[in-house]
Amino acid sequence: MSCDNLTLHTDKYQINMMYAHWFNGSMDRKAVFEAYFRKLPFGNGYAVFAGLQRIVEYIQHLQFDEASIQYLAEQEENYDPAFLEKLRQFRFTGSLWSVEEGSLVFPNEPLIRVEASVFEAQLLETAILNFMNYQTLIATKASRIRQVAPDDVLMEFGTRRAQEADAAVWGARATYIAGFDATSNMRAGMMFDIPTKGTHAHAWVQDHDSEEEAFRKFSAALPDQVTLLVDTYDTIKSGVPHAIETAKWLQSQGKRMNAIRLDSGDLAYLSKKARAMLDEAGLQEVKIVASNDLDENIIFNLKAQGARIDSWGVGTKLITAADQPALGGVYKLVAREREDGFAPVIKISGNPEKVTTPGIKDVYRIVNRETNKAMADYIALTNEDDVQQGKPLKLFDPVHPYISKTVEQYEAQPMLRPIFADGKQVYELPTLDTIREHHRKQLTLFWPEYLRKLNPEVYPVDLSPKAWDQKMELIRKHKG
Ligand SMILES: Nc1ncnc2c1ncn2[C@@H]1O[C@H](COP(=O)(O)OP(=O)(O)OP(=O)(O)O)[C@@H](O)[C@H]1O
Ligand SMILES: O=P(O)(O)OC[C@H]1O[C@H](OP(=O)(O)OP(=O)(O)O)[C@H](O)[C@@H]1O
Ligand SMILES: O=C(O)c1cccnc1
Repeated sequence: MSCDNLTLHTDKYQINMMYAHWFNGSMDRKAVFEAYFRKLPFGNGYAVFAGLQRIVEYIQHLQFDEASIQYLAEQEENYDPAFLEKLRQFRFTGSLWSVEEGSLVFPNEPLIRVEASVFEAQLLETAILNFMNYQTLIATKASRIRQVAPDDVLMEFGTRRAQEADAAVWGARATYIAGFDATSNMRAGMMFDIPTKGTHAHAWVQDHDSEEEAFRKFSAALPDQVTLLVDTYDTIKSGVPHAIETAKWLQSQGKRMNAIRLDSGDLAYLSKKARAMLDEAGLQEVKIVASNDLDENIIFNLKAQGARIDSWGVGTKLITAADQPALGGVYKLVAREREDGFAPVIKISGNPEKVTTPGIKDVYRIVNRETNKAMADYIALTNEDDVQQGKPLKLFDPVHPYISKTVEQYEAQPMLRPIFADGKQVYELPTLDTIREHHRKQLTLFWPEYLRKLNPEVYPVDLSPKAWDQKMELIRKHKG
């Protein structure tokens, strides 16, 4: 049975908690949750935030339809019919703040904040994390690839190896945000207005009596954009010479061959050899595309070897984030409503990294006014105004609080934007090209030391003294 409605795209324990809140009369109590991750993926120095568009569309369409209600009634006999009736009226009426897609983000800072009835806020956890974790992971991987090939054409080729259809299209979108130029997935192209590109498969060559015939017929059909795959039989002895013949034939028709594609063998050696053969034939304008299990490390190595590759088709290792297939983002309760307002709450853990930071918080990017470079991200309680008024800030490392400095000449850029206010969408989703441009600009805000692929400097994410004191106070309270 197909199920397009995403309202049940949640873990059963969320519905169980919603039921228990309804049962105990606490469902309308307000709660504040924050979503963040604790560790950067791939040893990278930053992550690229993505997933907001999907989250907004998901929230807009939240509604338990008849089929979902019926299913819940069958699944759990404890669920009272009056609870199911409540679900029938369910709409998101809360507020949500989020970092903008394409922004560079760092561990332990709130990326999304939800303030809603606990009944509503609890339902959202699973889907928000699902969308944010996957898309942020893939955008980050794509950004690493863009870094090693800043001036080349990058094509996303991953659909056949992606973890199913949603991952393919939303993953393709995430790669475009982080600087890829095109995707091979036509549905992603249509859904998100991403440029599409494609060459041809080995099957096209295998399905003809000869490679020459295959190249000629493909070029006749698509004369303005043809890229020929040259490694079906023998790249140097047969594929490249036949591509050169075809390019000359196209020239005689007043057309131009776009590129050849290498998909196996030593890509550095073959690209250099093919480049020399093409140049020798006067075909300097014909480009070289490479594919075959590429990632940022192989591309970096190929460039170091002097490979003459202009364009890269990257599939499996990108769309599955093969070297780290999950981002561990979490959604934690930070405040609960009491008679006299919100009270901060904490989760203690034996692992200091897992102790949550209590209280409702904002994040500011502290930018040095002289250099225009980001110095640190600063997490403050929403009711603090020092940072908004530009007062001197004490920046200190929450893990090593004795390391501190005071900054004065700064611009504080608020990172969390209001997206929903009391159930109403108040944020206009930017176009994908605007998001891509935002990502490009974000990269210029950081010193290269934080951006490098290998062993980057750790960018500081600091807590305000008030947020820190409140955390210590709650630790003392719970630990005696
Ligand atoms: N010069 C090179 N330096 C480093 N890695 C390379 C170089 N050339 C190719 N590679 C990478 O090495 C891997 C080689 O893959 P593999 O062992 O499957 O060989 P292949 O030539 O693709 O063989 P097949 O014909 O089975 O596809 C790929 O990930 C490819 O991108
Ligand atoms: O290598 P990726 O980064 O995943 O890029 C996509 C791959 O998909 C195609 O291969 P195909 O499915 O035809 O099989 P192959 O791996 O045997 O070439 C294409 O020729 C690329 O090699
Ligand atoms: O267009 C291509 O060459 C392509 C697309 C998807 C996967 N592999 C190759």
